[in-house]
Amino acid sequence: MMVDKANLYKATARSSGDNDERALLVVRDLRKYFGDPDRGSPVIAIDSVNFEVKRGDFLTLLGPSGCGKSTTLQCIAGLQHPSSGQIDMDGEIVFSDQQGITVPANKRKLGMVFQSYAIWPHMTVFDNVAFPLVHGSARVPSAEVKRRVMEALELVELDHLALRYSPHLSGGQQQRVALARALVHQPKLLLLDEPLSNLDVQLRDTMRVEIRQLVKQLGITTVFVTHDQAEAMSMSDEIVLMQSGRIMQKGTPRQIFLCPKSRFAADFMGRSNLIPAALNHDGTIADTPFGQLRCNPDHKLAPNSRALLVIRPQAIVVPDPEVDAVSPNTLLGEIRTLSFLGETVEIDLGINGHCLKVMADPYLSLSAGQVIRVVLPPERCLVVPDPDASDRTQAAVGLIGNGATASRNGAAVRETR
Ligand SMILES: Nc1ncnc2c1ncn2[C@@H]1O[C@H](COP(=O)(O)OP(=O)(O)OP(=O)(O)O)[C@@H](O)[C@H]1O
Repeated sequence: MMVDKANLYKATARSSGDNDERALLVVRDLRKYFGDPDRGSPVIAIDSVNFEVKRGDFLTLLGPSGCGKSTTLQCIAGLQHPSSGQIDMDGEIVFSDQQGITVPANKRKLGMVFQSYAIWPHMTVFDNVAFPLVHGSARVPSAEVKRRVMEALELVELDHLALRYSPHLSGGQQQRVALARALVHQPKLLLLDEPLSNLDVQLRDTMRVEIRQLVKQLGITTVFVTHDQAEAMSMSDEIVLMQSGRIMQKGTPRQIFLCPKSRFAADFMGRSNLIPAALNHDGTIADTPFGQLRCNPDHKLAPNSRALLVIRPQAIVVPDPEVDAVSPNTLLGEIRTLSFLGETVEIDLGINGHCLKVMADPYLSLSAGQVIRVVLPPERCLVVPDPDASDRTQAAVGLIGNGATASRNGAAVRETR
């Protein structure tokens, strides 16, 4: 384990700010535009980005390629000059366009690991890790350099390879060198830009756990960038989900996975049934292609509006057929296809000519063609705005209140990923 020496390191790195309740990093209204020579108009890489990271927290910027994650991280690091906004680090403004403040990258007391690791091939492991101390703004005595480099290498369990040249290391070892180099000057903030994406799947899984344990034990506040939702969920205290330069949702992994606030969030974080719906007069019942369904009332959509009901396949309950109890949102459907995946059984359930994706308990005895009951617990039927609502005709989904039932025509039930 990489973490055995962490307490020693933490004791050395501890400072008076450790009990400070304020966020360690505050990003306010951050914008970054790039000139686009082809079009003459600017590329909006990030637009009005706001978030905070509490001391010791692990926050992940998550989103698809091009959504602005790396640009945000580079603005925090001081490697990109934001177009406007403010960044505070440990109570100090490091960037403010209003106040004309830009603290250079090497004065920001942070460590950074890049996707490419960016370690020098002509240097030994020791020299790579020593680089920020030897070439930093403060002069560090050589005995101190040696002590701190070896301490950082012990943290990542590479002290025995200190004299090896970096091309003679495995991918995982190179990644650890980059991590040790980021930690060597005991930063308050660690920035990690897709540091695991060059590793094979198994090593990536191991490193996820080790990195999280290490930074947690060291008490280092961390901002991590990834496009991998599983990575984000397994490592983060908080996730900032981005799309097209904007924040779509912030929250714990549980909040974002279980309570997505948009089709994008539902879609990006995992599989969902996305069911076109028309809300009733108080927003608690939705008319859908599966019939009327009670939904989670905790939404901000107007009564009678069109929406999407989001329900995850694993949120759908397949009750014991022997039990007679009738729950709200009970539907009958025929199993069209069934895949036994070991941990779960994936079912495409045909209902009213539409398909509902269900993940069922693998111990249930189920087979294709069988008609089963499923329950969509109302609190798990989340209501989010339907970005395509204006594209559908009123006839596509019947409206509650006039007694119409949901039309089977046009109202496709979208199941994603
Ligand atoms: N130097 C640049 N000049 C012009 N446009 C840029 C520049 N750097 C980034 N962009 C644009 O800004 C947007 C955000 O890019 P960014 O690299 O931050 O995205 P990302 O979410 O980190 O993507 P990825 O996961 O692919 O690295 C993209 O549209 C990108 O093309």
